[in-house]
Amino acid sequence: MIVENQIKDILKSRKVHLTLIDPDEQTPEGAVEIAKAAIRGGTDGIMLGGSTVDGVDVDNTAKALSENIDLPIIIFPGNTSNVSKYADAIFFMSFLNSNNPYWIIEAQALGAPQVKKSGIEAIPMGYMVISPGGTVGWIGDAKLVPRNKPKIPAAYAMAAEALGMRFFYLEAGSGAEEYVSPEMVAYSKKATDDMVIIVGGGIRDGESAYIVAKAGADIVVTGTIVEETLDVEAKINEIVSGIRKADE
Ligand SMILES: CC(C)=CCC/C(C)=C/CC/C(C)=C/CC/C(C)=C/COP(=O)(O)OP(=O)(O)O
Ligand SMILES: O=P(O)(O)OC[C@@H](O)CO
Ligand SMILES: [Mg+2]
Repeated sequence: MIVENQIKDILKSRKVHLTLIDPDEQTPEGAVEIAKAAIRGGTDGIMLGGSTVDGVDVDNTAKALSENIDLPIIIFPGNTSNVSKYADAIFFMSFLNSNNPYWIIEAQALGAPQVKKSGIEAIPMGYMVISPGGTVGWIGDAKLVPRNKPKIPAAYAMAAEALGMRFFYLEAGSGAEEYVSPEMVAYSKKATDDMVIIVGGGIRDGESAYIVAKAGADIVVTGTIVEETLDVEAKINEIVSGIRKADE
């Protein structure tokens, strides 16, 4: 089954957790160990990417993961080089609030032939970076959305849906001090009909995962916390439990 349908199938009964692995931060073998622990902790899939990552690292890590785990591997591209045939899918994303057309449509045009050639599934996604925005806000030349202005990303979410995008990512930036506010998540969710709302950046514990999931996130992403914790399984389990609580 294609990854998008797999995710949407799960969403019929509960919300989804994805673990972001940054190929910059460990060896492919290390990534496999983290992914296995995250799977034991209850994650539903692995996102692979970083805002400054080398394509060779993505490819090697995707290969190692594909040989060792069964869950979907989805590329979260930092640039056109981050395409790998070893992944199952790629979030084919447009950085909607970038000031630079490169991140809105040029990188996608430059990357599209490779995606086609690799045969991996492209999942159309609008990507919206909210203050503080972190490294990705800086690299992507973002016109950062103020944290307390939920109507702005909601309008972008509506536009993205009208353009045919099926996923919409609210990003506070990897390792952000503050995650996206629940009001902002709720506005974007309510403004759209069938959009899968993804929320990430700065989510570190079960409570914050619960708050964004309860507010309307369909998918909660955590990345940095995995790099910082010794017991990945227990940490992911805590976050997944928070998400499950929002399902009740
Ligand atoms: C669809 C294709 C082929 C390319 C799209 C490329 C686009 C639009 C990228 C958006 C801008 C960008 C740099 C996104 C990076 C997203 C990402 C992988 C963030 C997570 O990165 P981390 O590695 O966790 O953060 P640090 O780099 O701060 O560690
Ligand atoms: O690393 P964290 O803060 O979990 O953020 C995850 C993701 O939204 C970053 O692109
Ligand atoms: Mg990182």
